[in-house]
Amino acid sequence: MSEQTKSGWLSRIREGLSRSSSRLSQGITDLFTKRKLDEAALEELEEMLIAADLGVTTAARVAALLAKSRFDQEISPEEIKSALAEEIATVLEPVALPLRPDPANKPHVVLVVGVNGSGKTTTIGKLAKSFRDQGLSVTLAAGDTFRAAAVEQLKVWGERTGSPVISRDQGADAAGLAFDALKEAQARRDDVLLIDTAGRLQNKTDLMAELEKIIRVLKRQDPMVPHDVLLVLDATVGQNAHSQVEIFRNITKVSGLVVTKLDGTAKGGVLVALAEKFKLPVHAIGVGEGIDDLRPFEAKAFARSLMGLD
Ligand SMILES: Nc1nc2c(ncn2[C@@H]2O[C@H](COP(=O)(O)OP(=O)(O)OP(=O)(O)O)[C@@H](O)[C@H]2O)c(=O)[nH]1
Repeated sequence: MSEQTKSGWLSRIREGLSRSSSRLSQGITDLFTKRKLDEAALEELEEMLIAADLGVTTAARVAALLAKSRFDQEISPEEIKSALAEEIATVLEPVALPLRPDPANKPHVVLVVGVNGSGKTTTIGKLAKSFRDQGLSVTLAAGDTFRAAAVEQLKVWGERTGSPVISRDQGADAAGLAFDALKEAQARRDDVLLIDTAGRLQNKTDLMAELEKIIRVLKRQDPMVPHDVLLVLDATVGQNAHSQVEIFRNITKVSGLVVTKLDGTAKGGVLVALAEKFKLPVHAIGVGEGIDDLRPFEAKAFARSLMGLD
């Protein structure tokens, strides 16, 4: 990454996370201005971290680690933020893994799942852009056959990124469509096939049955497919993201996460709680609606941005 791209990337993350970081950062500044790191201060800090959606386990652990080295000493807000950012980065480091299509797979098949409106279609568009920029050929499958608008939206992303879109009429069988898309992408020896799916969580049984069917039908063609199952989570739902991971993990083997809408929420800390609890790779984060607003997930930059640090 060039220096210029890197600084643009960092400022975008920082800007995106500003709603999450401003409250936390201000809270820490208020709490630790001329104050010792005593029992009461630690408790307040822990509560603040829980309120910022970092999760009870992470909050307790980072507070305890801080106490170990600095208990009863006067500590500046900046020092607290740096120390917290370091602890958070340690939690995030093992899960910060980009999605890398295996060149041996022609195509590398990525099934994209998630509840309605979580940002699946947009994420697919942005991923297609990033793969195309890497010189890879990409096919998109409009597996959300329930919503005509979803198909249209995917077609727009197909045009923008120069990726063929396989679609059927509204209401068509999603598994059949996925099967045809796989055959076409195989025949073309494409590098990547991204399959969109519907996400009607209000009817879990249907959702489960449909996803299971898509996977079963794909496996009939190639038992190794899908190579990745990407769960897209909307950060604005906060702690609800945990139950979404659990629901989708019961249906299928989720291989990684993309967390979207981090720009529109004060709940960015939820990503840390998810990392600690599920240890699933976080492939990318969404910090806006634009084509370049899907960013590889970088632990240290995310942790420092969350603390409002440069
Ligand atoms: N601010 C912001 N908006 C986003 C982001 N990702 C997606 N969106 C917006 O969220 C809305 C829903 O995104 P979609 O991609 O349509 O979500 P979906 O999961 O495909 O939804 P369905 O098609 O209803 O299943 C759209 O208006 C997107 O532009 C993000 O990272 N930040």
